[in-house]
Amino acid sequence: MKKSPLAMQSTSQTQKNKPLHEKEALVKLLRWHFGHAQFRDKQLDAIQAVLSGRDCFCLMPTGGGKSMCYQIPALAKPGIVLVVSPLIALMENQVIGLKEKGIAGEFLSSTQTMQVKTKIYEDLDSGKPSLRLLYVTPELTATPGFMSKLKKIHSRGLLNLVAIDEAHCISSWGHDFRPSYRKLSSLRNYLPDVPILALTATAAPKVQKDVMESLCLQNPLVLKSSFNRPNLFYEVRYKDLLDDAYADLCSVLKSNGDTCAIVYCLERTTCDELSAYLSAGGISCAAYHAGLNDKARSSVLDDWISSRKQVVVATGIDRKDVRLVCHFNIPKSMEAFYQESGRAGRDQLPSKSLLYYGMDDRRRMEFILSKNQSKNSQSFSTRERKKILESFGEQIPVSLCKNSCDACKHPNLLAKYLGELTSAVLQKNHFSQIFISSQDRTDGGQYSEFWNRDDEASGSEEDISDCDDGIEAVKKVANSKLSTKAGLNERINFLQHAEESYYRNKISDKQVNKPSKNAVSDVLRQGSKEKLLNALRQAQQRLRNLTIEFEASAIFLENECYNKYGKSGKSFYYSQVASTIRWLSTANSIELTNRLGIDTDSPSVNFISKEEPPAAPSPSLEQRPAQITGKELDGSCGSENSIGAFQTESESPSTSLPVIPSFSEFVNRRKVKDNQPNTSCKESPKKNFDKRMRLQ
Ligand SMILES: Nc1ncnc2c1ncn2[C@@H]1O[C@H](COP(=O)(O)OP(=O)(O)OP(=O)(O)O)[C@@H](O)[C@H]1O
Ligand SMILES: [Mg+2]
Repeated sequence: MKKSPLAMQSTSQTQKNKPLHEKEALVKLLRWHFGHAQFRDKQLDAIQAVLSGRDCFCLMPTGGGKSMCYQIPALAKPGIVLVVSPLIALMENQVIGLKEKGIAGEFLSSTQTMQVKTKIYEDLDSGKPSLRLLYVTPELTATPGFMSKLKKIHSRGLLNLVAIDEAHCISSWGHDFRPSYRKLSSLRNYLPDVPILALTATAAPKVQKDVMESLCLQNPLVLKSSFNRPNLFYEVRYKDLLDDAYADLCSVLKSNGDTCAIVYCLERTTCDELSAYLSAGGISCAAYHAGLNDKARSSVLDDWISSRKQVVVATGIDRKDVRLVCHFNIPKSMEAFYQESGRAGRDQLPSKSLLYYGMDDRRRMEFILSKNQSKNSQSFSTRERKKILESFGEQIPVSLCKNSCDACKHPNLLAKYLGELTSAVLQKNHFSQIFISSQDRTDGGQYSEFWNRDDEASGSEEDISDCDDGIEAVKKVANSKLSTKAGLNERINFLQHAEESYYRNKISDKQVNKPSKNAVSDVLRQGSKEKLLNALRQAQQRLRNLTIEFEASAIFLENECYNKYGKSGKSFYYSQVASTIRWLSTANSIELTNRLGIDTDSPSVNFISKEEPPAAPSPSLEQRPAQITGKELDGSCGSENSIGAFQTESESPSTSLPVIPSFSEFVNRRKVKDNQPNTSCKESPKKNFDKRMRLQ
């Protein structure tokens, strides 16, 4: 039933001289339409700002009530509010909720029938639209056709506000970057005097800044609320300590009774499998993800919203009375964890967030907990709430938690689990060194050629939670058997694919100026140099007839790796270092001396063949490692000066050194070699270069 706009009319009749954005009038609207007694926290400030025509950036936690900041303005004035939202499911939910309250809301998306769309457009063109809130996708907003419709509505004075929900999607720094969101930057040009309200629960300062700049907000009112969710209890369960994580989840859900729950998984296949398992276990449950057709999605959403189903196993969904959010895999990032776990208890009632933490998941997704945490079990026990809030830049006292997480509530039990987990991890700690030769395994497991999330192409056109192809690939690699040749090949293929995707995606990254979050630090370079040093010493023992200036050679080789992949990020830099170490373990003396710039006939001072006395350096080698002075050698390999000297030289066209292959090149050569054992398999560096250029 449609509620009359009584509150607005009565306000304007009884308080003729008071502007519509007076607190009293707005509270009346809140009570009349939504039944809430008072505004929360920053809601009123945001509403008053946009009603007075000012831009506003509103940072509130999940469930904080951001929607109200544009829903009330939509009711306070004739005309419409345009809401840009990234998820069709979210738009659908909100529109259903508004209609239940008698508020005229609609959404436009590819899932709507032509009939519905036509009706909406007719209403917009009518000159006196009955619509109050129109939800649209960013893709549609940016089309010229829709923009000109908006201009028309605006020219009649009927466009009151543009609200950008989940505004962090505009930032390539954010965890849910959507390329189509960037097109929203043209809104300001098209509609210069319509206030823009940007809403997000993502608090990273650089994301906030990026959002405000990208949307060209002018002197915006910036509102920030605390991110603490006092009604959420945080708990972590350690998959490695469970006999069967599926069975454990099933019993958790059963012990929670018939309450509404979401189980988040990273992959659609896990959603399907888990949902089938839980259903078989007697739980009222369905899978929900972008792999389902529209009809199936709608039907699951309907069943869940209307409580016909209690549990959804999803990649992204929302309902306000969710009592339990369970992450069956470690989420993509701390922001994703916060947002998704925040779907629990949006009605402010006590609710629970449960994270299943598995070491294999962690190896696949190294972000939610920092690297140190796997090595230092103490840091696992940091209070979840404190850890989450601190990652959003909020400094809070430990006492704020008030036993609302497992770490505070059961510290002894947690310590016991962590002890068990540490020994379990030590027993199976073999995974991250698959391409490091056996002699390098003494390095404490710090380095891996494994996939890094930052190398994934970001952004999905359809749904912020549904871009899981890369993760599928990661899963395949993680599940492949290291011990078999086939398993190893699978991983090699995957890494090659990852590298090729990287080059393919490089252009789009450039277009959005995506900076590397995956930078190669000086400390890391120093570590690599040590490993190369070690490999050089072993090569020298193996070959016996060489005396190598170890330090200079290690710096030289590390510098080559850095020049080649340092700017591309850790993953490929690691690959290159590992490649070099592999190469060092098999190279013969001639290859080694060529590689290091020593002509065996006229060896340099620093690379001395035992069989021949040292001679003066050849002029062509003057800038090679032989030139490094003792002073330079004392310094770190990461120091600007020594690196600078090498960079110039290693790029010099006058030297014709054998090229250490990139990962793809290495794999390609291997493949050719496997297929044609009797023919030369070496691709020319030119061909490889061309190939890489083609991939770009
Ligand atoms: N002033 C209020 N008083 C009481 N309840 C409120 C108030 N404002 C909003 N709510 C309720 O809070 C819940 C969450 O609101 P909303 O969906 O707008 O949150 P949100 O900040 O958009 O969260 P998310 O980041 O998850 O999208 C809803 O059930 C809404 O009705
Ligand atoms: Mg919201």
